[in-house]
Amino acid sequence: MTFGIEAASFYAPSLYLEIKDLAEKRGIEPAKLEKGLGLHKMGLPDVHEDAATFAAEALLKLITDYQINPKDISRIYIGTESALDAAKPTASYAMQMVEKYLENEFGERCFKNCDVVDMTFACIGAVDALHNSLDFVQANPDKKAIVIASDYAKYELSSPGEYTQGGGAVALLISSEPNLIEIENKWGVATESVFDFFKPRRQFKKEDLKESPENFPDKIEIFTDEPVFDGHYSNQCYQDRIREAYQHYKEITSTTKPYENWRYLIFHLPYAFHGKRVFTEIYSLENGISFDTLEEQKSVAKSEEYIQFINSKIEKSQRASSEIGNMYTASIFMALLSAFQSSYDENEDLSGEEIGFLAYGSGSKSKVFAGKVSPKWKKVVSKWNLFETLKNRLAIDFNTYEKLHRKQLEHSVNPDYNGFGLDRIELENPVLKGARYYQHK
Ligand SMILES: CC(=O)CC(=O)SCCNC(=O)CCNC(=O)[C@H](O)C(C)(C)COP(=O)(O)OP(=O)(O)OC[C@H]1O[C@@H](n2cnc3c(N)ncnc32)[C@H](O)[C@@H]1OP(=O)(O)O
Repeated sequence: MTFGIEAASFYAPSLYLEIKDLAEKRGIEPAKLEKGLGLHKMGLPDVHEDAATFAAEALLKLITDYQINPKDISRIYIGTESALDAAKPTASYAMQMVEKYLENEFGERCFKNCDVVDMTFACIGAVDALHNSLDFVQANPDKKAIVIASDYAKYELSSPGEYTQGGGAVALLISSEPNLIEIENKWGVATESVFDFFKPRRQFKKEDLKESPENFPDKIEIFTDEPVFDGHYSNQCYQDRIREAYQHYKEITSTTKPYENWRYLIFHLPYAFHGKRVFTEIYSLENGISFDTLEEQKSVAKSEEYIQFINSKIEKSQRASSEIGNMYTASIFMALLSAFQSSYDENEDLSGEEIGFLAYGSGSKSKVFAGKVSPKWKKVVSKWNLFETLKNRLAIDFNTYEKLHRKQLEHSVNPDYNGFGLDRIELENPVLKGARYYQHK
């Protein structure tokens, strides 16, 4: 019996900013962002969108595109680091939105007996949800699980993270009918606790508060959706963890150079070119190339052989990332969709090919695993139209972007949107203060 991904769907935020507009306003050379990091557009949520609406959109699309009966789903596990509440899971909001939408067709509370939960470990939380769900379907081959990766990658204005923002969701149906890709349940794992990127409950001093400090206690704690991070250190942690997890994968699978057998290498992509930049280390170790400095490592990336390797095994997975930006937990799965969609568009046959995954979550952990493409993959991919769909987003100008970022807009940029949206947040009723209410329009 085989297990893996039976079907997949995605949702990209409805707005975007051209990266060259950001570069111009911030005084950054556009070529650095476009040719250095591979960024073209940055996906941004409208006022009514958040990680819960992204997840609901991807979930609904999965159900309708592949004619899934929601009552057949035993689990919905969401990987996210953009939770809207520290107790009530984002999964419960997304599930409720879809339940309401499907009420006419399936009756009230169609997910009544479904186990829903969030999993958080920065960008790797949805890979953890996949790992867990595969174990679940292996133990219960007649059951199906849904994994959703959903996030909004937001950084402080004018910070070095600003040009690596983005967001969106990918939903995966996990079962014993892996019509897209069978996942080999063997996981190389590497973990180390570090502070490369995190979202602490930040402590503020009274004098830091601009408005009415007398109303606040001496110190307050708040959650922030913008991370504390050290970009170059996070790159190093990413490189170290994937090297360690890859080594572990080799040990547990008794393989010597697994990457050579992989048709595609699918990375967590915080920006489009990250995978190809950091893989130079593993590539060099595997091929007996030694380097002592970062400059020497970079020279590996310029070799004819490495460029050919990138063009054949990584480039197609980068294409969607260039158009959307960082999707945190969803980035690795969007890289997979991008590679599949590109091969589909170019009429390539991937049946039976092996695909390798190199996942990373700050804080920090990496998982390396692999899968085999199903002979039925084209039927699954035929529902996506990934690159066409991305063309239908609405472009916004820089001023609108800054206002959205600062939460200064009261109404949606696109008031005629069609989909799930935040309707209101309860502010008065003391026993419901902060409750979020959504609707579909
Ligand atoms: C957050 C997660 O999602 C989890 C993770 O993966 S952690 C690892 C990634 N970390 C992050 O994404 C954190 C947020 N982002 C950041 O901190 C920063 O944006 C970053 C670290 C990702 C990039 O930092 P930066 O200082 O702006 O860029 P830098 O690392 O110098 O790279 C710029 C590239 O553009 C190239 N470049 C510069 N000017 C150029 C030009 N005019 N033409 C062409 N290329 C140019 C540089 O040569 C360099 O490429 P190479 O190193 O391959 O030669």
